[in-house]
Amino acid sequence: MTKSVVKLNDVSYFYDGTPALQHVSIDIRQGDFVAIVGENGSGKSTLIRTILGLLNPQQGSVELFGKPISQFKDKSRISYVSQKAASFNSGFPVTVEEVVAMGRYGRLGLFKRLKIEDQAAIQNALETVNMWQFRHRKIGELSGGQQQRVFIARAMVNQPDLLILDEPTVGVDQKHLQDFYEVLHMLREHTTCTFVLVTHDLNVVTDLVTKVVHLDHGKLACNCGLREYSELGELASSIKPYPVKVLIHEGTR
Ligand SMILES: Nc1ncnc2c1ncn2[C@@H]1O[C@H](COP(=O)(O)OP(=O)(O)OP(=O)(O)O)[C@@H](O)[C@H]1O
Repeated sequence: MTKSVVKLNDVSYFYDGTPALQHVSIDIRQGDFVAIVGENGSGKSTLIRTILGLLNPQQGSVELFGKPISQFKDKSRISYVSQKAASFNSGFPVTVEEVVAMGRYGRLGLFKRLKIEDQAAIQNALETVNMWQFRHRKIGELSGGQQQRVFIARAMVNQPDLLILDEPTVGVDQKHLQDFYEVLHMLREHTTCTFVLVTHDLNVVTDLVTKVVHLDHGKLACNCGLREYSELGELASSIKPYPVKVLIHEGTR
């Protein structure tokens, strides 16, 4: 049995007394690729913020890597890419390489010089997302999809065990969407990371997803494998604004 990475036990979260998560129990295990889906306002971001320890649920408990979240200190094992990452304008005076270097600062202390191993980690992360050749370009001069690749590289530069992506393709045009998901495929191939992805584009990642967590008004409507999920026809097609026809690819795990 693989190790537990994230465990929520009967978690409820309330904003000013209004429930956003209700009795949610999930167990994400090492190597999983979990898609979190649900309509707008169903509690996806609240769930992510709870996993990241940014929200403290009023009910239930959260464990990370087998420890109660209050005792979990090794933050570098978890990386997060938010939906607002790709929002730099062209004047922003920071290069691609510097953006990824920022991912090392937590480990380095802000003004320490990069050592050879830091430079190697930055190169490796940028090569993994096929952006090494853009390292000297200003981040704001890149397309939304390219910027997101750089943010993925920044998230991966410390080789985390858990990568959380909150709707990373918001603002990425259709043309670059497939391109972006190819990066996820590459990461899946070249790392042992566990992935949690909030998405409305389940179709594009069906060959990666091992588990679907579907939230409905803060409640767990489904926590199951993709095949089982695809059989819940009405539930699977109720995702808005992009109705999903779940396709099972050859080789789905
Ligand atoms: N800071 C807040 N204060 C009060 N209510 C909030 C707050 N953040 C979220 N909510 C409410 O909690 C519920 C769940 O919101 P959440 O952002 O988790 O949903 P979501 O599924 O991520 O939505 P979306 O797909 O639109 O991003 C919604 O009803 C939302 O209005």
